[in-house]
Amino acid sequence: MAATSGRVVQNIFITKQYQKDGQFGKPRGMHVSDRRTLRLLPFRGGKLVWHGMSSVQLIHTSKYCGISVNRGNVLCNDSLAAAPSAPTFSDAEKIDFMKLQNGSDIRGVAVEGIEGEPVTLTESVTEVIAAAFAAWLLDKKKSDGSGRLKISIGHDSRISAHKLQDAVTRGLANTGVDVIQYGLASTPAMFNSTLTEDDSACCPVDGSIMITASHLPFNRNGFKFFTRDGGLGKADIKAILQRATELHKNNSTGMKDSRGAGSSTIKKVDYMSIYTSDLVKAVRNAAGNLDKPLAGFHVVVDAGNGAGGFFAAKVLEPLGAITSGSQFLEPDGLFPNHIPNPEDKEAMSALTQAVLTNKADLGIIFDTDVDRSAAVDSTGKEFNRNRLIALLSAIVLEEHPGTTIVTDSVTSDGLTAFIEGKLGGKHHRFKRGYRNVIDEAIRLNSIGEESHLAIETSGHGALKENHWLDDGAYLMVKVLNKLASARAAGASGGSEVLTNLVEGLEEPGFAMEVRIKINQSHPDLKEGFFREYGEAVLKHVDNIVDSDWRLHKAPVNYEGIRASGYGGWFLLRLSLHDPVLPLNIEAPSKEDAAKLGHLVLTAIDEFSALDTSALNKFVLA
Ligand SMILES: O=P(O)(O)OC[C@H]1O[C@H](O)[C@H](O)[C@@H](O)[C@@H]1O
Repeated sequence: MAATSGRVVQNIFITKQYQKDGQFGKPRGMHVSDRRTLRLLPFRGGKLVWHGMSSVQLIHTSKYCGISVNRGNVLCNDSLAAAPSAPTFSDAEKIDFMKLQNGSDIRGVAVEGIEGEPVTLTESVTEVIAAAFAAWLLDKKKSDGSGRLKISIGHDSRISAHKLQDAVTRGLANTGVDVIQYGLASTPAMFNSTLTEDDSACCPVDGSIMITASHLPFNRNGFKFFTRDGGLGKADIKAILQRATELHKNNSTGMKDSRGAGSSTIKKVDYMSIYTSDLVKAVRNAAGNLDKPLAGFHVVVDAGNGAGGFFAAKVLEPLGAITSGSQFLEPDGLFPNHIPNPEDKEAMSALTQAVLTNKADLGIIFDTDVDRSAAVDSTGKEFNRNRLIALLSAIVLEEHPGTTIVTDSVTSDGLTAFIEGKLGGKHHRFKRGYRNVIDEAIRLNSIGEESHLAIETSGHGALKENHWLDDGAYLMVKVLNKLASARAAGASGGSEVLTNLVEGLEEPGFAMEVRIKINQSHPDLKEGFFREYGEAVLKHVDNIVDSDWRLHKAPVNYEGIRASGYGGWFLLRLSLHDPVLPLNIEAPSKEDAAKLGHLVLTAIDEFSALDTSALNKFVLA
């Protein structure tokens, strides 16, 4: 295909609402009817024009396409080898690269138009970061002596995806590595490309970059990086951003050694077909190699217009499932229907509705880049949060009796009782954060404690058998395996087999989360350091809990303050990323939850930089 990346009209109409009020937390100063907003976005002929091919087009791009690199454009042509252009990073804005770190990801604003949210992830900044990753990888791989480095790039459905893909390509090509573009892809597929053995798809690649900002608002974007050892962690991201800072300062592309010398080749590969055929194989194997083990099952998928729409046509249908009634499968980076996020109530109720309306056996939902998922059974009951963990624990503990299930910190006491009492496993409640739970499970195995599942209430779940990769699609494959193998063994009754697996899980009468904001411009915060302030709040609450006879501190706790009382519990902790103290409460009733909320409210009363209005409202309601 000889097309220029750019100048393609995306299939998004001007009349679509950018985001419904309240979604993503209503952005300040932006609405579809806002003239300034409309001027800032590239509309033409009633449609939104964006630089780059549409995601759908990328999927259908021919398997291989040689591209040569020109600064500012990635051009398809028939030649696979191409000389990168002279690097000029001089237009990179004055930017603090380090501020783009968000835990083990890089995140920033990629689209202008939201008041107070200037673009931080520009094309030039992106080029420098990509070059820094290539240089970091070249350094890391120097010693293994293998051939030229290959790096794959994928993206989710965001409207800035193609612009950033082109910038990443230029940044990588300038360092002399070979670039393979996968187009619309899932985060876990990108990791998989470092493991797949398939020459025709240029795999395994040495490194991989996913362009995504998960479920964040449409104007954000970011990067996740992988090598065959897994996703890069905090320390690696910091090192890459430090390198980017240096490169930017020296106005350089990064290093070229013998592994990165010469001109780059840039290819497009339909890798998602390879990745999805592996998922299909996994379900067939679990059902004794039946070709259509899901024949007759009706499963609806809700991809929320993220990257997960492939699951219906490329996984479920080849397995024989009926997928009619599936919704929001088309990529649309304005997310016009609901946020692609299993933690979002509106998203879950859209899926539930689809299951009930279509009388489906099961509903499946993914987040934007498909590293998270959740499900709904045929009665409309959600497999989400604690129930999702309970379901996966039941499946994994059947395969590995007694194994340790590592979860995040906001899991319920009922879940512990279920895993330990009913399933005979061990529940290790650790910290919030998918990297934290995965790393903890890996650590436990390394010290001799067997663990096969690390999973968060957010819908991130990773299995030892799947290289500890948090893959929302693979998590659902485990669920489908159970359906398919039960069917193969003669069971009938749709998703009942799954519902039965979580029978006995005690669920709280009332559960809530309030996010208490820390005002960063409050004079009590030393130079705006919200962490120090938040930790002081936690220390104070800790002391209060110790002296209050109505509360009992959790004997083992890795994060924040967790205490039980009034038949329930609360956890107050610092957010991983934001100037926020999330407070989770579960109790037999709303009244009991309000009593716990009141104790917390009283305990934090003297901290005037805290915005306690939401908690106050709940307690007084
Ligand atoms: O600490 P919080 O603000 O609640 O955020 C915690 C969450 O942050 C991100 O979304 C991570 O992907 C999750 O793994 C993590 O659980």
